[in-house]
Amino acid sequence: MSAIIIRGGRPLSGSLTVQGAKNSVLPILAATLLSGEVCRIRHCPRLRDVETAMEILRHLGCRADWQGRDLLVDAADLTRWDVPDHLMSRMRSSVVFLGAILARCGQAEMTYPGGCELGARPIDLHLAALRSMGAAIQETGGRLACRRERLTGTEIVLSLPSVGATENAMLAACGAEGTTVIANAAREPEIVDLQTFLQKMGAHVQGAGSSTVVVEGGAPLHGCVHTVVADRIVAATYLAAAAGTGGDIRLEGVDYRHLSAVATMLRQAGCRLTCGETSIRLQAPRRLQSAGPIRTAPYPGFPTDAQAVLMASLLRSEGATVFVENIFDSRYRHVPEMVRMGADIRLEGRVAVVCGVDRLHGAAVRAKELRGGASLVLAALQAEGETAVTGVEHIQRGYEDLTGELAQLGADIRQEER
Ligand SMILES: CC(=O)N[C@H]1[C@@H](OP(=O)(O)OP(=O)(O)OC[C@H]2O[C@@H](n3ccc(=O)[nH]c3=O)[C@H](O)[C@@H]2O)O[C@H](CO)[C@@H](O)[C@@H]1O
Ligand SMILES: C=C(OP(=O)(O)O)C(=O)O
Repeated sequence: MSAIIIRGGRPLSGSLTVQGAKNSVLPILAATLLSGEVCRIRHCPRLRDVETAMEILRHLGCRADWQGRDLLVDAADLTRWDVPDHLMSRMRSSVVFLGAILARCGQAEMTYPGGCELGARPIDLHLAALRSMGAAIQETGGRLACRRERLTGTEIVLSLPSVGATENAMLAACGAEGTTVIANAAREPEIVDLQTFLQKMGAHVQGAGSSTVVVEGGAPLHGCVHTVVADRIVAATYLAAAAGTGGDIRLEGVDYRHLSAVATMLRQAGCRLTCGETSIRLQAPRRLQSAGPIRTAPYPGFPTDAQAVLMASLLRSEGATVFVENIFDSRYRHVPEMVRMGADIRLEGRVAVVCGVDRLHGAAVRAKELRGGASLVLAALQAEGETAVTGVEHIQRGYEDLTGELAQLGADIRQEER
């Protein structure tokens, strides 16, 4: 079993280049199935979820190989259209292979996806979108069997702007005849990155970043070279880490516009942020003040994926900060662990109130999901004494090297096998 061991109390300082975005690269890897040629994915983060996506691609008959920091995918010879259960259950993004496999093969078989346990995570909108394009989908005993006579472009109105459903609809629509209009589409930067990738393959896709995405299906798709956008949630994690420790750090390779909602809260908490074209510097006071309320919302609102790390940064602030989690039913699983470290957090349904304390202390705590896990590491950076965070495999789903990069910023942190 791995554990991250942290001795808190050091303000972070220095600079880092931010890894490529997990939530961009995973749908992009699914999209490589749409062409029979080689795609080169640059700035591809080396993550557990990326390894899972590579296993899915190989299972389907593709070649997927690292070449330094690049990932090369050759989807010329697909031999299968199913995804085995053990790969589906490892991550949420396995479900975006559905639209891509269906578009390429005309059929697909898989089980329901896994991913972070954040409460119910239905895929009804994904399935409704594909059905409205003509896919026949049978659901039996947790297994999905999909066929299409022919996918046909149509108008899809999402009842909420689901990131995954938007991606699945975009991928399937590339293989459909005619025009698909996705209304109330998610507007996240990762949707824009997927559109850019599809355009480079020759697809006719427009509108990503707005609420309406339009895909003219049927264009012949070819290989391409694409650099994955920087991970705004990883960037938010390091900004929050520096904020909570009274640090001064600079992040390179990020687009500050993707971090506006997070930056607003950090400024309210007393941090100074200086944004360049592709960099952000954060200078934190010795002690933060309260901010918010912090209400999670679809982009460009405050990201649910940054809720836990911002909470960690405010545990020792002056005053109280209210968090309202509006996206997922169960995204406060880090709270009891933070309380073990001396945090004062009152929880009532979707609302968490963080009352700043003077000090936190080290404890043995367990990561139960990805961002909550990272938030425990951030709390530990501010705690007196030693903290051991287990459940490291959750953190590794989304952070290439959280321990190494925090050490690079001056933290007393190491990973141990126990
Ligand atoms: C791999 C990936 O990109 N993951 C991100 C993606 O997850 P994911 O794509 O799963 O998130 P969605 O945007 O789909 O989910 C948002 C909300 O819609 C609900 N919903 C979604 C689909 C559906 O068919 N029916 C339904 O009811 C969900 O339960 C949730 O309450 O966006 C989330 C919200 O920004 C982020 O936290 C995740 O990090
Ligand atoms: C919730 C997340 O991931 P996933 O949707 O892959 O579970 C996340 O990236 O914070």
